[in-house]
Amino acid sequence: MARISLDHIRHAYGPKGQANPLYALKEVHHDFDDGGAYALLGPSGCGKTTLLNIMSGLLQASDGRILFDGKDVTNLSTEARNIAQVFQFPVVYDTMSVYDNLAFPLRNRRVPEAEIDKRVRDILKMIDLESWARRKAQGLTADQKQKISLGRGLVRSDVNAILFDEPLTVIDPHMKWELRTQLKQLHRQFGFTMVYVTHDQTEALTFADKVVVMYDGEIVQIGTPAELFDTPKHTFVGYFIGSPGMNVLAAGIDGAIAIVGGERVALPGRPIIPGEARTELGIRPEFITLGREGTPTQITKVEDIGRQKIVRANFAGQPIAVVMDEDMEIPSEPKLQFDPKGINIYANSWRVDFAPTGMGG
Ligand SMILES: Nc1ncnc2c1ncn2[C@@H]1O[C@H](COP(=O)(O)OP(=O)(O)OP(=O)(O)O)[C@@H](O)[C@H]1O
Repeated sequence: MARISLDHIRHAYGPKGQANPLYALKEVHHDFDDGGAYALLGPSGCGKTTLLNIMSGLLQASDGRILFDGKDVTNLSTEARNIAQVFQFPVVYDTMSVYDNLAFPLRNRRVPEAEIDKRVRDILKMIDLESWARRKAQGLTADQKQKISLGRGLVRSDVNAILFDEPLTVIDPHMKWELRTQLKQLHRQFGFTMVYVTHDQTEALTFADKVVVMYDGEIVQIGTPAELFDTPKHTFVGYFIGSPGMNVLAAGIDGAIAIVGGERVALPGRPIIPGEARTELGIRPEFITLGREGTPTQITKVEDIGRQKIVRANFAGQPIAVVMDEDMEIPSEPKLQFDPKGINIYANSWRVDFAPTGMGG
């Protein structure tokens, strides 16, 4: 396994040396730790596959270098980088048996047959295809074939990293959960460096120790699921993570007070705003109380989501979502209160810190 360093990587599709290139991947300068389990999360077209293919060597970045354990591999092929990659759709040899498909990467590297047998049997068990081992792959469903692709990605223990590009798209929902859990176990057991591309936040948050959130060709935050939830660095992260996402309200700042429409909201401190900036207040629906105290509101919609309900309302003229327990009553004259510890302030969409207490204000 290896630490993967991306050194000022950028990529624009199209001919090299074009004037004003359009970067599908803006500057990425980051290390992926040896043995880390990462998810690359973001909406369609934000550059996840581009970044993954640059790591594997399927794509040459327009600028920058890539290093494995400090060694420059920028000009090496995927094979020379010693990477296993699992794609969205199955890549299997139809005329080979399931067993031989799994053994293929090991036989290629002349691993002794006894060791191959042990590894292949372990993988067959994991992907639940033991009884299919001797059958040809061509008779299998797309779902089963994808499990073989996944198994082939996992069968070697000597790879520098395993890269997954939305590998569970064709797998049925129940099996998806099971395979994700097994991937996680495997990661704990063998400490592979794993990078997993997905646009599904549940998949990302359950698989990864660290989630890399991408937006419009950029990494906007790298953090644990808790960090992404508590302190989204960019309003996009707040909106993308969580269901419903964070409320983002246009707000003026006056010391330790935010002014939203005509309302004054107490902040946990004095935000440090860099010069002239467009400022916003972010608060997750879980940190808003709807009751008999606070600022009067009008409710526009109530959605039942099982044990909880999502209440759509407005705050000083801006739409807002509140999450309440199913059995909590909505008063006839509803009012909203914000919990200061759940408030983040954004300047030009990026989160700012609060000044340490004692600095005035
Ligand atoms: N071969 C290509 N030639 C030109 N533009 C491309 C090519 N591949 C991707 N792009 C563009 O680069 C941008 C990033 O695409 P990429 O596939 O990396 O995003 P993604 O986040 O993986 O999206 P998805 O989840 O839809 O696969 C998009 O605007 C896409 O249209």
